[in-house]
Amino acid sequence: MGRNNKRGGQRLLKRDFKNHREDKWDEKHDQRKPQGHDLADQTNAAFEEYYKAQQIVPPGEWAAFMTALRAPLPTTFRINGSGRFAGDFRDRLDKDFWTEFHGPDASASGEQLEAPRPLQWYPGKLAWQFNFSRAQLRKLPMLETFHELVKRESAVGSITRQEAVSMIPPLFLDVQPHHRVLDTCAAPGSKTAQVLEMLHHGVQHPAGCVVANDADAQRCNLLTHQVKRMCSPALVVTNHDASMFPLVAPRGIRKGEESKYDRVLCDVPCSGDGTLRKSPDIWRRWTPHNGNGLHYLQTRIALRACHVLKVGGRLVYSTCTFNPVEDEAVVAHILRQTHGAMELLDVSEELEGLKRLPGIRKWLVRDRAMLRPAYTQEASGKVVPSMYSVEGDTFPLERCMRVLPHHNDSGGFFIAVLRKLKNIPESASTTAAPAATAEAPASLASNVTAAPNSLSEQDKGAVVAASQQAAGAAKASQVAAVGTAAVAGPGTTVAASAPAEQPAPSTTAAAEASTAQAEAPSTAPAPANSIEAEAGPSSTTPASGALTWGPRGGGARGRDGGGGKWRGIDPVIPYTDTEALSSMSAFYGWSPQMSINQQLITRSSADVTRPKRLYYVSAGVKALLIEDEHEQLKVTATGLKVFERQETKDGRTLCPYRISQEGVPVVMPFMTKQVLQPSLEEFLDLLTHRCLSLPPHVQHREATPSSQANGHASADAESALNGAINGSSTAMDTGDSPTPAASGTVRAASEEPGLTLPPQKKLKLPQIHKKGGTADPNLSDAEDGGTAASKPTMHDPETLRQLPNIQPGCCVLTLRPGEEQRLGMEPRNIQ
Ligand SMILES: C[S@@+](CC[C@H](N)C(=O)[O-])C[C@H]1O[C@@H](n2cnc3c(N)ncnc32)[C@H](O)[C@@H]1O
Repeated sequence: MGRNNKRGGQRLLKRDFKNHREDKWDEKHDQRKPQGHDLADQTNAAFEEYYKAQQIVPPGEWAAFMTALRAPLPTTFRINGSGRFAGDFRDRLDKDFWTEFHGPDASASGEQLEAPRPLQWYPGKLAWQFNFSRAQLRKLPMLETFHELVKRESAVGSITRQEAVSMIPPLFLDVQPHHRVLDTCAAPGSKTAQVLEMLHHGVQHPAGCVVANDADAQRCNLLTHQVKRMCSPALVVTNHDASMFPLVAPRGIRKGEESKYDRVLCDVPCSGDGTLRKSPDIWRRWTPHNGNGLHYLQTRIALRACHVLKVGGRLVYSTCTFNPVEDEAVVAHILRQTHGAMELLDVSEELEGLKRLPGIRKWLVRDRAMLRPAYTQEASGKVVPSMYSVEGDTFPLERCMRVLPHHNDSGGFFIAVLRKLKNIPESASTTAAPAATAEAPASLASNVTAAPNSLSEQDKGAVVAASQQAAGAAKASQVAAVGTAAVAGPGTTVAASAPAEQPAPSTTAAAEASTAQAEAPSTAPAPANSIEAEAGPSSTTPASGALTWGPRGGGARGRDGGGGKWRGIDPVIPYTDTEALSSMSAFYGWSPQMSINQQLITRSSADVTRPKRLYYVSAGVKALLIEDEHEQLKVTATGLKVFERQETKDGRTLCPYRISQEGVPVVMPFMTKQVLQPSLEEFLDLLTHRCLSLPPHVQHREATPSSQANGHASADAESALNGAINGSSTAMDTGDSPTPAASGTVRAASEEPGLTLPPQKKLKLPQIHKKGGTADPNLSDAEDGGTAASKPTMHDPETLRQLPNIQPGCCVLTLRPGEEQRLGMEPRNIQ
């Protein structure tokens, strides 16, 4: 990921995120405890009146619905399906913990314990739920072990805490590795992470990419931080108002022929009453006008999403509210406005086991005076015709889905899955705005400013962006109102101010080809583990390889010091220092023609010649950036950090860049040199002690000064161990220093590991690791009283045979074939 930029004064630091991580396993944020609210607060007469009238709850279920809304939400998490140990972890939960929860310890506790259970509808038993109170977690050692395990696995990215219902929309998106996916309202990013996992499923280097967008710049940073654990080079984070999300096109491409997205997730800002179990403060501030105030923004975002979707592509529209004005009304509006170009899909057979209700065809809208079934001239206040159900509409809105809290013991959610059948007629986005629209922005603004301090993080983000939107929309509606003196009747819809999609005559026929054809990937999925085979995404533009891969955005090209549109945004600058690249190619033994040389970027205009960090972008991301010749996209983050600059005081080094830990999986397949396979014991020794001595005859090789920077000395040893073992490999500094204390050593350079050991194997590590002393791995040599010389020495004959081939500077340490099984891991060749 690119660094956050200090310019613009919006830079967020890691510590700022500490208390806002959605997936942080922190008892202080235990969902079971409604924070600052007692149960008496969990009432709202207007809420009950409104939803009883809407009849969204089946007869006889109202009490169960309300009881569930007032009950704490069970904790749910998702196992990273593209992670190496997904199966191990799932099996441990399924077998070991199940047995423990039904064993003598559990019975002896005298507690009624429900074992963690998989969510029935989530494929592959990869999502789980448990429901223990904090008191139980503290009291029962068995639960403490379980809790520690999930905390640890969460910290290293093997699992992600996510509300069960929030996992649903990405599942309906049906993402394939070659897809170009847009997540229009992505922060804080739990669904983006899920979509990225799907993109990487079974493929190390997917040909597609995920563009995660949010209108709120700070929330873009939060998203970047959250999704960083995924270590994906296929992510681009952008900062746009989704209702005006730009399409990219190289010069010479006509409007309507721009590159579009195979999949679009439209998880719009909403009034959020589906999250009442998690955010009980919503009870206090709920009014029907919250939903009314957001409807206009939602329709604009959804319509733009339809425009940027490819013909044949899938769009998922979702909210966490029960409110039909934000749900069915928006879906009906986009079906109406797109004139048959969008089809609402029947997905009732998908996700077996998920209890859901069909969408409704008739609903009521609350204006200032009363609830009304249809728009009339008398409708007072901040309402627009598109909020209402329309007599005579035949849209199959029952294909939408509403998830109620008592049906799956979850939060509430609304999901609609749509497919684009053909290009959207130009007239679709030029429909006149009804006069009533002029009031909508005001409603938004009042809604936005109503109770900012009581909003959850998610709501705040929605509100901030809605506020920005309101300001913009106010202007737009004033303009619209000038030309629309006549009051619009039912069925007239709010115009999307997003740029119109203008199909070019020459391409219309092709674009309107059968859905099946359009859905077929225009680029075959890349075979797993094959970077060279990695093709660009399913782009519709001319061969993007012919276009320029040049600097873009931010402070690049001396643009007002990064001000204006680029304020706070780092540039994306392809790294093309041929001298440095050829010395890296020679050092690590890869061919200069390899794609890695052509997919590196920096994010700093200040230090283009010798950047501190180099980031790798996937072919799909590169293709997107190249196609964006007009630099429409405001890219706040992209790329996976793979190299860090290293140098000695005297400037002599064989290789200017060492490999970062998260870069190992990307770089290693290219390497024919600087890979060391020590014995398992040495591997573990090194990760434990950070620094091993080399035998005297190796030390006395001709000394070449190299990196002394062990920038990762503070990394937690256990994490280092987990991270390294996970990929069976880790990056190391191979110091051959002029200073005696550090000479003849290799140092582990692990940091922020992506994943972890299979859980049950991890517990056995201390037995495998027989060697080494009692040194505290968290202390530096000086602190723990030792020196490199007091560390264990590499002695295995096979290691010693390999060592002379390792140059000072940096190498990748990897397990020997067969050693993985000693750790109980499935063998995997990451090359
Ligand atoms: C419901 S949250 C999205 C949650 C997210 N999809 C996830 O799963 O983590 C809505 C998001 O929309 C953003 N937002 C609000 N207005 C927007 C707009 N006009 N364009 C893009 N994003 C917007 C908010 O900042 C907020 O982060």
